[in-house]
Amino acid sequence: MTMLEIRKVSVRFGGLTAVDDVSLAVPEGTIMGIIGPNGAGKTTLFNVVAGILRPRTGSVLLGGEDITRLPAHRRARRGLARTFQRLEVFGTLSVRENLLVAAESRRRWDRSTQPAFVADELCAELGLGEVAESLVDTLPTGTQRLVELGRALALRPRLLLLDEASSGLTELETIQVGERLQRLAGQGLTVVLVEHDMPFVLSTCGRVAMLDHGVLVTEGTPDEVRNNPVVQEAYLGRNREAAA
Ligand SMILES: Nc1ncnc2c1ncn2[C@@H]1O[C@H](COP(=O)(O)OP(=O)(O)OP(=O)(O)O)[C@@H](O)[C@H]1O
Repeated sequence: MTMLEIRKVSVRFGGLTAVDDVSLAVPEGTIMGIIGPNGAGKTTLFNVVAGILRPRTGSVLLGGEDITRLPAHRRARRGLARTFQRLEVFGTLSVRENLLVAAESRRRWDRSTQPAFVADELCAELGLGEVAESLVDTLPTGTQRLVELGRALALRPRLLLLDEASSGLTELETIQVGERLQRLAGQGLTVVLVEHDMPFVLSTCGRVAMLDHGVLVTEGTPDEVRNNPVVQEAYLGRNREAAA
């Protein structure tokens, strides 16, 4: 089943076409990475899916339902959760309290949610048990990222959108986040992530899409994308220039 379908989406800012007629289908249980050089349109496309931006044309379907006109906050109850490039956590609350608050918000539309149970389960699942009672502000960035991930997961989403999930993480933490995402995808969660960290994308994602100047240049398995000459030029070519 296709969990997320982006159909012929275009976004313009004045005279600039930031996203140009992009179509993309993400099957359930897939981790899809969106890559591309600076200004390629990744964040813009992400914001269209998250409900922050209305596309000029095209539509977004979640689990087959058209959500193009739903505001961001109404998408959560349809099963969409997101994280932010800048951490969105409550620093003066404990890890467990952060997860409780998020689970409480799910209770607003799903009365069967048991926040305490959800918080404890996520602490265990994300390896946060030992710091459950610590204030989030006192924890390293990597742990705070896991808390943010936990807050998104507390909504029990079908689709998780991650904006630069590996930003600020050590190499080991990045690997651990990648493994956790793969485990969640194995349980059926669909993930779309926007990332600059190519090794993370290539090792974590089942599918990768590359944008350049708002256009979808290619979409395929990490191997297909890694071997695509356009991708190599965009990344390796520019690195070569930078190194020269
Ligand atoms: N609110 C806005 N108003 C005007 N132009 C915008 C706006 N947001 C983005 N743009 C422009 O749209 C284009 C795509 O930007 P976007 O942020 O989506 O790219 P990106 O691939 O996420 O880049 P980066 O990797 O640098 O985050 C860029 O040329 C950007 O300057």
